[in-house]
This record gives sequence, structure tokens and C-alpha cells, in this order.
Amino acid sequence: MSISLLLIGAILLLYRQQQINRFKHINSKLQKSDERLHQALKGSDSDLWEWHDSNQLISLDNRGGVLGAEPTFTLAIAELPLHPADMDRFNKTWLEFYGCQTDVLDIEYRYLHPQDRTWHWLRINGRAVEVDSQAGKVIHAAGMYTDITKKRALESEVNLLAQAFENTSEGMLILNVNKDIKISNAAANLILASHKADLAGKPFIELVAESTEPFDMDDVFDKERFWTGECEFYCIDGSRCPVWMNVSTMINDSAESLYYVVVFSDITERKHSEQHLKRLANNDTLTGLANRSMFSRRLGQVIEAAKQHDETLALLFLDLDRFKHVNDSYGHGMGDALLVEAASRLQGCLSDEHLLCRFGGDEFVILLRDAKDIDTINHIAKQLLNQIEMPFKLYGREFFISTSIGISIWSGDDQTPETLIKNADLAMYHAKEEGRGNFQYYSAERNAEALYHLRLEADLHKAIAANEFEIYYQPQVNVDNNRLAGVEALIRWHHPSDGLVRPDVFIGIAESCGLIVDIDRWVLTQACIDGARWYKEYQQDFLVSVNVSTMHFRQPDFIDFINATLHRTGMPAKCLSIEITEGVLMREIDIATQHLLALKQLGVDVAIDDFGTGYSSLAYLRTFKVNTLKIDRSFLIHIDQNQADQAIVSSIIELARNLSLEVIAEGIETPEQLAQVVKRGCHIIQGYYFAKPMPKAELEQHMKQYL
Ligand SMILES: Nc1nc2c(ncn2[C@@H]2O[C@@H]3COP(=O)(O)O[C@H]4[C@@H](O)[C@H](n5cnc6c(=O)[nH]c(N)nc65)O[C@@H]4COP(=O)(O)O[C@H]3[C@H]2O)c(=O)[nH]1
Repeated sequence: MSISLLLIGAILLLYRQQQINRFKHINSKLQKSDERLHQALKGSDSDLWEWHDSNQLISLDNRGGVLGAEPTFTLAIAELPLHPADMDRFNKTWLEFYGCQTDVLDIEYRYLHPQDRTWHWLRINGRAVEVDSQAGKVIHAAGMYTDITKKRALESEVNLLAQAFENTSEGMLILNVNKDIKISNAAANLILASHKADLAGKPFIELVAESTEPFDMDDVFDKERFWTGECEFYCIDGSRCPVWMNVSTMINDSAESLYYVVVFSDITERKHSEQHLKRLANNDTLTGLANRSMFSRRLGQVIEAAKQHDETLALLFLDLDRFKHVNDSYGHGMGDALLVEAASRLQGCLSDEHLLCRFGGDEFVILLRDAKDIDTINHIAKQLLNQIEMPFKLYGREFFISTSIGISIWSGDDQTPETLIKNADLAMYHAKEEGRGNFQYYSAERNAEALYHLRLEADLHKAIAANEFEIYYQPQVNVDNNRLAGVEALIRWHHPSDGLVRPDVFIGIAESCGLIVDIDRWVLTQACIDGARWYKEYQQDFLVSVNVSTMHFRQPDFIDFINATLHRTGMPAKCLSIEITEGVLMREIDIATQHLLALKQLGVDVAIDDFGTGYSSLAYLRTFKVNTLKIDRSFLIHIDQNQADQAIVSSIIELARNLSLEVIAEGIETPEQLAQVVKRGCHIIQGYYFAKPMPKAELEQHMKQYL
């Protein structure tokens, strides 16, 4: 019995020992599992919680240290140190869970950390373990709480970046490794007139229309990995948009491309203002034509091209005649309108290959390409003249203007663009001299002459002060008694380097630059000084004739000057003769009439020089009181043989006689010429036959013999 009891006891002991061992084994497993769980919870910043309705307390198993160092603690829900701003949301969620309105509890809120006393983000999630379904409430719940402060911070950073991506004013596209669009931001959709859905999945290359720099997709994305430059995108609506684009590649650690980022901005405005500036720099703002600087550039290029292709070019320089009058009389608005209309008419005469430019003011320049054929140039020039001569109807008024055109030709020579323009300009001046409204070609000879005249003009300004003028006197002889009737004062210029310059060369220049008035007055003064002295010496009514130019005669103080000179020099008025040409009497008749009357009142003689060459009507002889007609030399040169000249000279002498005028034959060189005029009744002769113009000293010798 005792053995059996002992055996049973031993078996029980063994069994118990086995149970203890099994329990220990299970316990150790549980402990390990619990440890692993806590390690896992700790690794994820989480710990466990449990809540019982019976005591309304929440137990926080804080072994992971989420809420500080204290391992486990228990507190009522209301004691949780919640952020005031999260309080209501927390309570509402908890009550819904407690009231079984939701199966799970999942809430994020801020919690005052007991250790660092800062607000941490905590996420609580869990489930009901036991529910009183009759009362509709949770009796026992458990779950996990996690510190999500870092995750929250990361999320807000990501949100920030996402917002920045979405809201930046630059368009942004993120492409996947196949270079298809993965994401686009709002600006990209705005620029490309698209919606996100339009772009998603679209191959990026389909967007690119054009770029100013070469853009090889594969090269740029996978080799260079960075590209920046100007390019044009196709918008979804089919239009094109210029953009400034920046492409970069995102790579992984193995340097493989992961994504591509395309950042771009719409440069339409910039392009417009660039174009506007370009237009301002290259085009005339009024007419829209090429301006001077653009023309000069193009001319240089065209000449270079012409050299290669053996091309001939013609450059036409146009200046509108009488434009200044329109501008001055009707204002700049009218002038501008006229220029615009003129530009359009000129352009209408030219095909696209030719270049028209507004050179400035009322000047236009045209470059004709491939101008081998002179007839073609002439034809175009005539068309241009005709177009401008047609009436301009502007703001209810009608204007008539013309244009003068100078043409220079380039045919493989070494003329620079500047010379080509300058020569056409010179030729244009020649066209003006030829009476405006015509075209002239540039000629080197004419240019040399023009340059010579320019030099003389500069020298003329200094000539009076430098005492370079001298008066020669040419005798006028009365053939009845072979005595001296008078002398004509004729100016001579001793140019310091060119020697004696003839008056018919420099008088014209002096007239064109206005110096003639000073020159005439110098001659008049000298002639009066001499004449006064001769009168005193010889006491004879002996005429000293002085040439007076049109400009001088028209001066308002002309009579005052004559009067003052007579007084100043003591020259008797009756000894002075003023020689004017018929042209003087034809324009500004009122002034001519007044001045002639005043001369008559002064007692000064007036002679019409070069008579018969100027004006066709002789009616003016009725109006103007003159004393003498000087027969022009051109009628006398061949009078010996030419019957027409004989008839004309007879008529002039007859006319003078009938009007009681004196008549002088000028330019008599031979006895035959002399005989022809004398037999027709002209007795006063001026010509080489008797004497050439001579210096004063020589004349004074002559006077002693013939006066
Ligand atoms: N071949 C030839 N020529 C003869 C003969 N007889 C006279 N002459 C020239 O004929 C010109 C006459 O002067 P003009 O008709 O008033 O023509 C003048 C006059 O229009 C102008 N001139 C000269 N001196 C003055 C001046 O002081 N003031 C102005 N405004 N003009 C002047 O220059 C013109 C040319 O003057 P000149 O060269 O001195 O030329 C002078 C004279 O030398 C002749 O028998 N044969």
C-alpha cells in the first residue's frame, strides 16, 4: 500500500514537476513574446493601453517610454493632459467609441509630454474588448498609443513641399523614367491651357514644339542631366507658348535616372517686349519701315552677298521736295500723315527683294537688288516719282509734292556701304539743282566739281577779310567820238592757292550760300570810292556800272545802303549805274518796283544786263523805269553771219530807241561785230575789241588817253 502510495505520490510529484516545467516553459515563452512585443512597440514609438468601465481608468503600459520614464501609470480619461485645441475633438471621438457608434478608436491629438514639457502628437487606436450591448456601451477596451510627433512634422514638411509645388508661379512637371508626365502643377496647367488629367501620362516630347538651342531628349535627360534654355511648347488647345525651361534629372544611389523635373515659365510677355524693342531698334516708329541702322546693317550684308553672286545693286536716295513747307505750315501731324502715306506709296512700287528704309526726316533710301538692267532702275525711279507726284489727300486737304532721287550703282567695286549712300545723296542734291522732281545718277566728275565748289565756298567766307578781291574795270566806249562813256566794275578773286578764280565760277557759289550780298556791297563801295575820285579829277559825267545780284537787290535795306554809300564816298548818284538781270524784275514785283523807283529818285542809272536772254515778255519795260539795255553777248558772237542774231539785235536797238533807253553792246571782239551793231544804231560798246577788263591802275592810264 505504502509502495503504491509512494508510487502514486512519486507519479504525482513527477506530473506536478512536469506541469511546473511546462508552466515555466510557457511562462518563459510568454515573457519572451511579451518582451518582443514591447521591443516592437518601443521600436515604433508605441505602447499599450487598457480601459475599464468599472473604474473609468485608463492604464498606460508605458514600458516603451512613449510618455516618459514612468513604466506604468493609471489615470482617468479627463486627466489626460490634452492640448486645449484638441480637447473637444478628443472627447467627441471617445464618446462615440464608448457609445459603440464606431468599432474602432483612432484619434490623433497633442499631449503634454511629462518629461520635456512640450506638446507631442499622440495617436491612440484600439478596439472594444468587451461590450455591454444592452446598455450600448463599451465595458473594456484596449489598444496602442504611438508618438507620431516626427511623422506629423514630416507630413507637414511634405505638405509644405506639395503646396509649394502646386502654388509656385513656374510650371512644373515631374516625368517618370519613360519621360511621360507623372505630375503637373497648377501653373503648368495654366500655361499649357490644360487640366491635370490632360497631361498625366502624356509623353513629354509631344509637348516640345521648338527650341532655340538643340534639344536632344535622351542626351539632355540621361547624359547631361541638366538643360536650360528657351523653347516652345504645344499647348493643349493647339496654340504655342514660348517658355524658359529648366530640366534636371533625379537619380538613385546607383546613378540611375528615377524622375525628371521640368520647370518652365511662360515668356510670352518677355518675347513681346523683346520683339517690341527689336522693332524700335530696327524700324522707324512712324512708318514701320526699316530705320537707318537696320538699313546700314542690311546694306553691308547685301554687298557681301552681291560680291559672292556677282550681283549689281542700285541705291536710291530720295528726298521729298517741299515737305518742309507742309510741316511748317500745317503742323507735324500733317507732316507725319504725309510721310506715312508717302512711305506706303513708295513701298507699293517695290517688290519684296528690295529694301526701303526711312533714313530720317523726309529722306528715304531704297536698295534695289540684282539691278543689272539700267532700264529697270529708270523704270522704278520713274514710278517712284509718279507715285509721289500724285496729290496727297490728308485730313480734307490736298497737297502736291515731288521727290528728288539720287542713284548710285554698286557693281563689284570696292565702294563701302557709306560711300554708296553718300554718292546717292550727292546725286540727289544734283537732282534738286536740276529743278527737283527728277532722278540723277551719281557721277565722279560732277562730284569732284561739287567738292571743288564746297572748298571754294569755305574759302569765300575768308576772302573779303583776307583782302583777296580786286576790282577790274572794263571800258565802255562811245564810238561816235571814240571816248570813254563809262566802265563796268568786275570783281576778281586772287585765291591764295588756285590763283585767279573767274567770277562766273564763284559768284554762283556766293549766291547759293548768301555771301553775295557782302561781296556786292564790297564791290559797290570800292567802285563808288574810285568813281568819286575820278569825278573829282575829271569833272565828267562818266558812268561806273556795278553788278547787283538778285539777292542783294531784294534786301530790305538795299536802297539805304546805296544811299549811305553815295554819301560816304561822295560819289554823285548820276555817275552810278546798277546792272541787274531781267530775273530780278520778275519775282517779288512790289519790291522791285519800290527799289527801282527809289533808285530813280536818287538819280542812279539802272541797266538791264544780258538783255534778251531772260524773260520772254517785254511788258515789264512798261512798268519798270530803267535807263539802259545791255545786249547780251550771245546775240553778238555770230552777228556777222547769223541773220536771226542780226534781226534780234536790230529789234533790241529799235525797242531801246522807241522807249528812249540807252543801249550798250557787250562782248564786241571784232571790227565786223562792231560794224553790225553800229550800223543798227548802237553807239556804246563794251568788249575786247576796245579793251578787256583791267586793274584800276591800268584803267587810270587808259582814262588819261580816252576820257
Ligand atoms: N569773251 C568775251 N567776254 C567779254 C567781252 N567783253 C566783256 N566780256 C566779259 O563779259 C562779262 C560781262 O559781265 P556780266 O555780263 O555782268 O557778267 C558778269 C557778272 O554777271 C558777274 N560779276 C562780275 N563781277 C560781279 C560783281 O561784282 N557782282 C556780281 N553780282 N556779279 C558780278 O560775273 C560775270 C562774268 O564776269 P567776267 O568774267 O568779268 O566777264 C565779264 C567780261 O569780262 C568780250 O569781248 N569777249
